[in-house]
Amino acid sequence: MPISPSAALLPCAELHLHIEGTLEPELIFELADRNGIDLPYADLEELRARYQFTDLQSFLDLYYSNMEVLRTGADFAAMTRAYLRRAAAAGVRHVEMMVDPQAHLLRGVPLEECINGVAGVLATSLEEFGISTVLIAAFLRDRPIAEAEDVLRQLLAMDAPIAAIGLDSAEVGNPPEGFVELYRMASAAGLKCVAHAGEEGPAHYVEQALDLLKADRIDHGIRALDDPALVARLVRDRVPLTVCPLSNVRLRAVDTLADHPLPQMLALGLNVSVNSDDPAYFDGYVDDNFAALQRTFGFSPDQLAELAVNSVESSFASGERRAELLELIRAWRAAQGVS
Ligand code: HPA
Ligand SMILES: [Zn+2]
Repeated sequence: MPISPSAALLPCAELHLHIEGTLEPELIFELADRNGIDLPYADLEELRARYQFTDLQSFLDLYYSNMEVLRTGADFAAMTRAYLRRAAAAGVRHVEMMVDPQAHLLRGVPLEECINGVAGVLATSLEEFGISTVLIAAFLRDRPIAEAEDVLRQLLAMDAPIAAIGLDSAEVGNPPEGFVELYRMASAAGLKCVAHAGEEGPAHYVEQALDLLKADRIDHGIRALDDPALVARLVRDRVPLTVCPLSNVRLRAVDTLADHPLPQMLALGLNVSVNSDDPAYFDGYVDDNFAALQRTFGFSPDQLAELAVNSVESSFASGERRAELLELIRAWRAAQGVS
């Protein structure tokens, strides 16, 4: 059944989004120019030619290299505004955005430039773009554990407007178990906890993130399918898994979208949502992810709405905002002719 054009505007929450992964090539050149930075690429075409990835690390190398152009609060603000404009056109009505403050601090960019640059734009995003927001400070699992703890202390001391912490970067060989104290500190400070687990790493990293870090949500989690007992637990506890289909294809966690386990995950009763991860690098914002899923699997409007409802119910939005978002999805379903 062909999907109607309005399906592209399925209202949803985006729960797995790295703001630095929204840095489009054009903006990379603009910010490099503004900051007098010599890029190792002659032009856009040469940069775009680098967007061929073999695994997570091959992407991370380019991601960290490109973020060199972010120097001032104004740069972070420009990136955030560009994402929100595009996300609004994709149907996103609530976003829980990760930022990597540790990566910027390591480059000599003060935490204030990064955090205030992003948060200054988020403060008015509901009025400006119709998108409510939550900011998540993510920590780099392939850096020393004490460094992450020090950055969290600094964020807490400056009363940074973050609602949660996350764990990202190179997963294999960097299990959640090292970060127990970081998560304990965050939880004691009243922050929510999410963690990447089971993107490239094994199912037991997902278990560790739940048991040791007390994660409220798992970013990716697709490798959990290797362990039926873990799947049963995730279903029973309705643990949210923020799945990123186009990211998984581009980073070769799956061979092709047709091989992606999302339909199986839905059939198993897992609480999955659809997210873009690093949309500037993976050819797709949330609407592109939904459209690709619809094309590949022929998802019905009912299934698409279920994914959107999961995203809202798995969010850290207030009860009032969730009710508004669920009402938008209900109206979308009605417009699709689904009761
Ligand atoms: O897709 C990702 N995975 C892990 N770490 C990341 N940091 C930015 N994007 C990613
Ligand atoms: Zn991610």
